[in-house]
Amino acid sequence: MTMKILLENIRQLVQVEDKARTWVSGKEMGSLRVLEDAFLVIDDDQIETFGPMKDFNENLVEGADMVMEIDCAGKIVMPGYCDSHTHVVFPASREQEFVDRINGLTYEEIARRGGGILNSAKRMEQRSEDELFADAMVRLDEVKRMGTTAIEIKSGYGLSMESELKMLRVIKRLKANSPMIIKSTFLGAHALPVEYKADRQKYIKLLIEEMLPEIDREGLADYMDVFCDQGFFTVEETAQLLEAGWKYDLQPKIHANELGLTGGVQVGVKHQALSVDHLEHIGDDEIKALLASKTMPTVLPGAAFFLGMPLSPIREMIEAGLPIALASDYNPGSSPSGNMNFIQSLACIKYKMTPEEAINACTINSAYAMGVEKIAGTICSGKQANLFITRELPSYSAISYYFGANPVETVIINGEIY
Ligand SMILES: N=CN[C@@H](CCC(=O)O)C(=O)O
Ligand SMILES: [Zn+2]
Repeated sequence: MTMKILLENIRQLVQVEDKARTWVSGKEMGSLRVLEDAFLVIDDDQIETFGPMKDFNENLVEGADMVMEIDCAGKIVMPGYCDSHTHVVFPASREQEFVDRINGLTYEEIARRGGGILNSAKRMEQRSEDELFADAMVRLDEVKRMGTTAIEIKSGYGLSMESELKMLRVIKRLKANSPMIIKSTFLGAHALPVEYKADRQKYIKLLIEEMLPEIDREGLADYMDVFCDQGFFTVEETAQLLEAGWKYDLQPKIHANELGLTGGVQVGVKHQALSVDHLEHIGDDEIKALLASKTMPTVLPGAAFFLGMPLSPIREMIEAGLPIALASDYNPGSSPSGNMNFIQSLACIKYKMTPEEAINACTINSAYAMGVEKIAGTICSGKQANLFITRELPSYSAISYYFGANPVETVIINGEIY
């Protein structure tokens, strides 16, 4: 039986395009194509057509055995968020470190004492694949209810052959069991396990010579990540790892410039990274390198907010002509939230992005940052029917205005209603 879904009387249909674009950058980030009083037709799992209500006629839903009508009067319809940077497979929360930071310790001090990522790695050993899968499914459901329909998930809390593979196999199971678009990233170089302190190359060799071939054999990753930063992996080590990843066709998406001006952006760009993420420390050289690249600068406002870090100079980057993507960085240490509505609020309130820029950064640009811009990230006919309907709101700016709330009422993924 063929079914079409008709969304009618939509107050604002946001982020529409006639032809799929790659990304928006610079001044373009400030404009958003919006149809007022609109309709949208979904045919099976795809967006078929859309337009102003005055142009709607019954022929547009002809040919289907059944048409489901959804009245969207007073509501906003947007493409589902593409959250291009998360760590939603994790073994346990880390609220004790949150309390330690309130009492004066820094994130780096906690990490040096064996907390942070190493703390998660210790707990990862004790969690079974089934438990990790069940917990992550709950988190995916949580973010889906807040409008996320595509998500990138990293390993990186394993740091041993067994645990890294366990995390990646969990992500593979999530791909098979969740309706969301999921991309998987190998982040074995997230932190150096203490037992390799005296011989860093030994760990890097383990990643390159043992883990990568097995990951390739089982088809466990789409991308390759390294935490290239002060106290984590150097630029030289990052280059070595990214080159090794490319041998298995794993394009880099790296953590860079969170803790200092460390050269992470440049090494990412040099190795054709799809995205460089965090970017709390950005200078003229980083901007220049990014301008000459196809790498998406991705900012993670949740982490900067939660850890009280310096804010990325987003305005300066946009004014220089760069695109910006935003992601939640949902993880237990630096950003325990996957609410992309709140990410937009932070972007507007803290970074002075306009709502238009923030929406572009969470949809079309973040779709590019996870390699799904051809099928997601905008309302475009032929793209997957992945979108959400809000409760009644006066305009799309109210999504970031009502900070901390969840304006999403209905989510549609692949033409299925949730
Ligand atoms: N910065 C590196 N990695 C994660 C945090 C990991 C953690 O603290 O558990 C991030 O993106 O913020
Ligand atoms: Zn991260």
